Amino acid sequence: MIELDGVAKFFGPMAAVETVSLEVAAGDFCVLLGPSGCGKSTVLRMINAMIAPDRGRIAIRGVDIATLDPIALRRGVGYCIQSVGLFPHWTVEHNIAAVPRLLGWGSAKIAARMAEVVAAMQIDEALLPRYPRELSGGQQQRIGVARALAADPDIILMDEPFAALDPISRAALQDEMRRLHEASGKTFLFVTHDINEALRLATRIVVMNKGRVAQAGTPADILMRPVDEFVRGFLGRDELPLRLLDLVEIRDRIRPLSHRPSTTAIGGNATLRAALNMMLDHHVSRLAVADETGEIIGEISLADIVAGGAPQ
Ligand SMILES: Nc1ncnc2c1ncn2[C@@H]1O[C@H](COP(=O)(O)OP(=O)(O)OP(=O)(O)O)[C@@H](O)[C@H]1O
Repeated sequence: MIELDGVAKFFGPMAAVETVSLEVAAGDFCVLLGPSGCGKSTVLRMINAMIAPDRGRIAIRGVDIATLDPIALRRGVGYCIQSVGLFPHWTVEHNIAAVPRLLGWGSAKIAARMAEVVAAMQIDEALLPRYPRELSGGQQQRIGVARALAADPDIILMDEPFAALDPISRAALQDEMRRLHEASGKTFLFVTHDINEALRLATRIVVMNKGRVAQAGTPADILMRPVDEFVRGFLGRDELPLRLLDLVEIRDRIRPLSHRPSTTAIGGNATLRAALNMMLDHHVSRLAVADETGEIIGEISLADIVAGGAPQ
């Protein structure tokens, strides 16, 4: 869906991006992860044709973007950044509808799409007639994401969109993004320097260092087989085993109930890390596992977690 082949970008003599090649498949949630200044935003801005690469080729849906009209390209790609960039003199509703209006959609189509996006992003309708300055930072972020989604693009680029949020709003928006990705099958390319955010969202992670790709793969690949000291260090060397537990749901490790079922239960869709935490809290080494209706469907033991922590 998105391909970069030997892409480089220099600002003066300094390479912000040096020979980056990567491929984002349709339907991926690809996260560009790396420390500040490693070139993540520059990659995203080049894909959105806001700046041109000095070397290499970028293709979207197989078409070299150098051959496309940048404005037409940007209208087909949702883009959302940390500082949001809502138009201050437009109402929330007008902001969300900006791209559909530019595309010349009729008012009935815009209204129908508005209702969908507002519902998907769980935006309170009372906010629609307000102006951006009348919203909290978290509300503005939701509107920024809604605006990026409004024209129903099949590619969505997001540059640290939740960086300025408190942890609770941030987690809520991450959940929203996951749901949206799973429900829509759209292709996401998301920039962050937060490893937990990357693990929560990504189907594929590209770790960058100093303008280059240090490693690309699934979250499990990268956690289990970091290619070098930089990647291992960036992922948090000491926390690697616990991060692996975050990737596996209890239902993947469930076993039939034993003769002495535990009275403490946890949902099957919780992670192995959550199971471990609950065992430590309750001073038990086994938990009953419940399905969505609360019915007990099996159990999990501490040994199951320790022995089989890594995803298969
Ligand atoms: N317009 C510009 N002019 C000059 N230098 C720039 C410009 N844009 C980026 N750079 C430099 O290029 C390098 C990469 O910047 P970039 O914003 O892509 O990094 P990043 O990984 O997204 O960082 P952060 O996480 O801090 O946003 C940095 O050293 C930055 O200072």
